[in-house]
Amino acid sequence: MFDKKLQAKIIIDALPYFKQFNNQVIVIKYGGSILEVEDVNDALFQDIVLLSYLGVKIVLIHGGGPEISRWQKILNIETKFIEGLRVTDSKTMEITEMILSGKVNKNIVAKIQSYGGKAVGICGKDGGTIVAKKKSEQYGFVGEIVDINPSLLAALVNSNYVPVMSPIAYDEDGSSLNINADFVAGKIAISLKAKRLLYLTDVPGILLNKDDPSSVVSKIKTTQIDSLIEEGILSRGMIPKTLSAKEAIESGVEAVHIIDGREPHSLLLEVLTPEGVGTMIVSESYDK
Ligand SMILES: Nc1ncnc2c1ncn2[C@@H]1O[C@H](COP(=O)(O)OP(=O)(O)O)[C@@H](O)[C@H]1O
Ligand SMILES: CC(=O)N[C@@H](CCC(=O)OP(=O)(O)O)C(=O)O
Repeated sequence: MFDKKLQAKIIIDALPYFKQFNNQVIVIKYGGSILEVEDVNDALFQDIVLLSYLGVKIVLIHGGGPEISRWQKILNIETKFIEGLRVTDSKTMEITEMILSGKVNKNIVAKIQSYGGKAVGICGKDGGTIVAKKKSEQYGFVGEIVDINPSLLAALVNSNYVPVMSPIAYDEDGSSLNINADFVAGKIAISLKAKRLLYLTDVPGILLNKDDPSSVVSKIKTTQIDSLIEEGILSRGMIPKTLSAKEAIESGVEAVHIIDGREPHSLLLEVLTPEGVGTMIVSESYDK
């Protein structure tokens, strides 16, 4: 854990580097895998408040997959995934919406506000932010993003609020849809022309060997992602993150970071230091 003096020194040393983020949008995807890490989350929310005070426009997209699975178990509903997406029947959709847009979303809003920030909890339905359709019948109520309308998010960040968004949308019939939060974060980053997209998860970054945390790669290019997936180095939850990262960078986001949300102040270190702490994904031509 950092002491306050060290934290202040890091911030002062980093200010020239940090200036590039002033008034820019940073989209943070907060993974369900780190929802229960109490002490660390406190540091994370302090960092979010600090960055928003410093003039960074933070948008937080959250998941909550493990909490949905926990409730499926309590209610005797089978947990089934196809290619990393939760098969969502009507009962599962009902609890998914209650958990993500209710419990998880409002807890995050309260945390940010308890550290002096201003947050607003919404889901993809609000302001028509996510336009979605059903992916296909075999997935049930799983949504595919058709379009993003960023006007509500833009209005919130421009009024110095931190929007906190759950990945729930609806289709043209008004049925609720469950969307993987990694995909939502990528599309939102593109629509807001975010400078950076950060995935906070339960590993130190992209690992070459999943059993060895020291095998973290500090920088990879978007052109390497497809072969890393084909070779099986990137699997399960890392696939939607890296595919969304690739799409975001190809659509103008400068860089995407995958960092350890369990490490105190990993967010601040990633934004304040050129060397960063996790994996930075950049385009082939990126040379900073
Ligand atoms: N090459 C890799 N490096 C690191 N993690 C990987 C890799 N391939 C697959 N993973 C898995 O991705 C997981 C993170 O994704 P996920 O479980 O969806 O978390 P979150 O809820 O934070 O989105 C890790 O816990 C790890 O099991
Ligand atoms: C369709 C689909 O799979 N939706 C996800 C939504 C939550 C999510 O993305 O949570 P994580 O960030 O914890 O993975 C789910 O039901 O688990």
